[in-house]
Formats: sequence, structure tokens, C-alpha cells
Amino acid sequence: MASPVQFRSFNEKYECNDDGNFSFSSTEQKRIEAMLFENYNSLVLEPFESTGDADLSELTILRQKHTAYLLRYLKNCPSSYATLDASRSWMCYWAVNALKILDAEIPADVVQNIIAFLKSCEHPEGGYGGGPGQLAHLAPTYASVMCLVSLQNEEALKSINKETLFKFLKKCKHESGGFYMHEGGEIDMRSAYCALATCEVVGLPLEQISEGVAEWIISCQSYEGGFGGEPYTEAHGGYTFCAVAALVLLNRFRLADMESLLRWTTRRQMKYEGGFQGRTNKLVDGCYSFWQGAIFPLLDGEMEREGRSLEKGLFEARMLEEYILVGCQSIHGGFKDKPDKPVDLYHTCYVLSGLSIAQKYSLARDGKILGGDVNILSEINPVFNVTVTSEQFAKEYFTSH
Ligand SMILES: CC(C)=CCC/C(C)=C/CC/C(C)=C/COP(=O)(O)OP(=O)(O)O
Ligand SMILES: [Zn+2]
Repeated sequence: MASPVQFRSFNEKYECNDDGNFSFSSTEQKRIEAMLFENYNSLVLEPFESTGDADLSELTILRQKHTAYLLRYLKNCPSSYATLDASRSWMCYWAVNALKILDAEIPADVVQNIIAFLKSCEHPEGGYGGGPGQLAHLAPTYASVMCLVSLQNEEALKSINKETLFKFLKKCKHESGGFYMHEGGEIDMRSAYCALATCEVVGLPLEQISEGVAEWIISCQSYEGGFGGEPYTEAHGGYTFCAVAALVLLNRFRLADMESLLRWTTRRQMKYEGGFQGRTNKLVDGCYSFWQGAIFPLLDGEMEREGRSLEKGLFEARMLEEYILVGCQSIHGGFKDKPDKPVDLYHTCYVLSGLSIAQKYSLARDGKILGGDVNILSEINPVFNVTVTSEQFAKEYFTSH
């Protein structure tokens, strides 16, 4: 089992690992490994496992800082985010989901503002755009609906026009089995996942938009075992999450080549950093803590449902906790891709989502999580990436509305 102590001896490995290969990626890889090593050294840590209750105070999740950062951005986003004008509904989802995972209170006026803002993004003919008056598109539709679900608030759920939403989802269906991102737009794995997850979370009839989609998804499983965005493209964690979650929603997971999927996914966790890369020979990035990390509970859930035996959680959960708390947390609030990157809402959401998954597996394995019980995050449902309590609240609401 990995511990910070193992990392202390990393310098040796780092030194002897110099094979004279100076490609851009390998230089970057070494630079990041060195940064992480420095971060470890700057923490005065007692061995976590040998003492049981070592002083890991520096690995505490800085909840107040993160909450303040997220609420600040929800209220007043800096001008540097202007390029994300078509992703404003995403920004709401990232911030709200992160706050819910942190179990932070969202002030009533902020909740009201989000509901009103997302209503203004809802297209009169169904679905949501990234901002008011923008084209309806499956990505912001998924983000808006998941944000409203995350809020765990009846008014938020009531604001969703299910009738026009369903019309929009049906309009995006393509004869190949996949979905257009928007009318006449691109067809890729994100749209399949966004359409199915949105449909299911609000209790609309999934079977009416499901024809041929499982087969289309399977046609995107690459020779490596992960899934690409379209048939014959490179396996990538983001698309593989979308594919696996969509197959789970369709109850067609058994169509996938499980062995190569498992081999590909487990090998995306990097041994030095402990975090995941998105694809072969690329750098570790905190957001893949969710995109790759969520594949494990999805696989485990399917294996359990089918009564097939497979060791649960075939990844190093504690190593992932370490990468996140040592490498991705900013002391000023927010999480990042890797130590020398700035924080952003996207990474804050997906790093926390991945950490919540890692904690669940660590707790199951030895009853402990890094930083101690004060660090416990809300559990998420990996199919939708909203908290379990939010998803259950929505499920109950939509059975009668
Ligand atoms: C629900 C939804 C919309 C999901 C999106 C899933 C997702 C994150 C897809 C990733 C797409 C992709 C090829 C990124 C590569 O970026 P890069 O080349 O900058 O990163 P890399 O070097 O880590 O591969
Ligand atoms: Zn990232």
C-alpha cells in the first residue's frame, strides 16, 4: 500500500530514471514529478500507516477556502472567464456540485439566482444553451439539468420543462444510433452520455431514445480497451467514462470487452504521481481522478449486478488521495490539474468528485482516509456525478411530477 513515506524515497527513482529521453512529454513528466516530490518534502508528515493517527493536518481539505472560492465565482466571475461565455451553465454545475460534495451550505439568494439564470438559458423549443439566448446544445443541457438536480431543491426541479426537454433529446437522435450535440452538429460519445443521463435523471422514458445507441458506443471501443469519442479514434478517459456510464444507463454493459477495458483503465493510474492520465503517454491531470476514477465504481456495480466476481476497486485509492491533496489543492481555495497550474471551476468539480470516489474505496479497504475523518466528502453517484442525496431527492420528486 502506498504512503507518503514511499514517496520520500522517490528521489532515488527519479535520479535513476533519467534515460536520456528528452521529448517534450518526458521533460514535462520529470518536471512534474520533481514538483510533487518537493511538495511532499515541504509537508512534515509522520508515516500514515505506521501510527494510524499521524499528523496529516497539512493534508486537510480546506473546506472554508474552497467554499469561499466557489461562492465567489458563482456571484462574480472574473473577466478571465469571458471565453467561457458559452459554458456558463457548466460553471453553475461545476460550482454547485463541488459545493455539495464539500457539504457546504449554498445561501438561498445564490440558489434563487442559479434557478433564474438557468431558466433564462432554457431554449423555448427545449434543452438549454450555455447562456441566455444561446443555441440548445446537449452539453449545457446536461450541465443545467445536473446543476438543478444537485441543488436538491423542489423549485429547481420544477423549473425544468420536461416536455420540451424530451422533444429536444429526440431531435438530437441520429440514425446511426448516436446523438447530435445540437441539431446538425457533431456526433460523439459526449452527446450519447449527456442525452441518456439527462433523460434518466428527470425520469423521462429512456427506451424511446435508446435504439442502436449501445451498438454505436461499442463501435467506439478501441484496440487499447478504452473508448474514443467516435469510431476508430484514440481511447481517452473522458470518452471512456461517457461510454461506460451510458452502457450502465442502458443496462447493456455486458456488450463491452471487459478485459481490455479493465486493463486499459487500471494502467492509466501513474505509479509516481498516483493520479490518472487521460490517455497513453500523456501527463497526469487531476480531472481524470473522476473521468477515469468513476469507471471503477461503475464496473464494480455492473459486476455485482450480474453476480460476476471481480476484486472491487482495482486502483490505488490512497495514491489518488495523495496526488489530489499533495498536488492539486490550492491553499487559497480551489483545485487544479497539477501543482503548477492555476485553479479553475472545472478541475475543482472533477478533482473533488474523484476524491469522493477514492475516499469510498479507501474507507472500504482499511477504514481510513487521508487527512482523517474531517476530510470525509459527500458520496457521489458516479453515473451522473451528482451527490447520492441529490440524485435520490430528484428520483423521488420525478416519480410524482
Ligand atoms: C460529459 C462530458 C461533456 C464529458 C467530456 C469528457 C471529456 C473530458 C472528454 C475529453 C476530450 C479530450 C480528447 C480531451 C483531451 O484534451 P487534452 O489533449 O488537452 O488532454 P490530455 O493531454 O490529458 O489528453
Ligand atoms: Zn484536466
